[in-house]
Amino acid sequence: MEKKQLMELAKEAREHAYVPYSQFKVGAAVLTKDGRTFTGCNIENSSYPLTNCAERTAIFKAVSEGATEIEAIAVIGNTTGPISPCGACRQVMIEFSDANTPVYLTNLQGEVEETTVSALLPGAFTKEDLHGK
Ligand SMILES: O=c1ccn([C@H]2C[C@H](O)[C@@H](CO)O2)c(=O)[nH]1
Ligand SMILES: [Zn+2]
Repeated sequence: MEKKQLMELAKEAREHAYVPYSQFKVGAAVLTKDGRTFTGCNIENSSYPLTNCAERTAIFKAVSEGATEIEAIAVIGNTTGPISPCGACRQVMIEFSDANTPVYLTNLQGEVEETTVSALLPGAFTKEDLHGK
């Protein structure tokens, strides 16, 4: 699975976005270490804060199907530059990734920013911080 293919899956998933409030469609695709792919879109709600972002939809689909180790993530939106995931999604990405897991951020113009999960959320709180629990 290439970077380009993962971004294409994210683009297709974007078409399923349920966005009656923002009209801002986002798509995501996750490649997991077992070779499977999972896609997601943003899903809004009339109770606005209940909205689920595309990234978390894709990750939660993977985890709920038994795939908890992410190999790569792609995200796409109709943004000026490459899309920037929200803080909640960055934290959820870290839970199921390695520090160097690649994240491909893109937009409809085809601009791509290739980054990593740890670069997106430096100093994140992780399960390693749960000592003394
Ligand atoms: O990376 C992002 C940024 C925003 N959104 C969604 C949340 C909401 O439905 C809409 C506007 O913020 O876009 C995502 O799904 N992913
Ligand atoms: Zn988010």
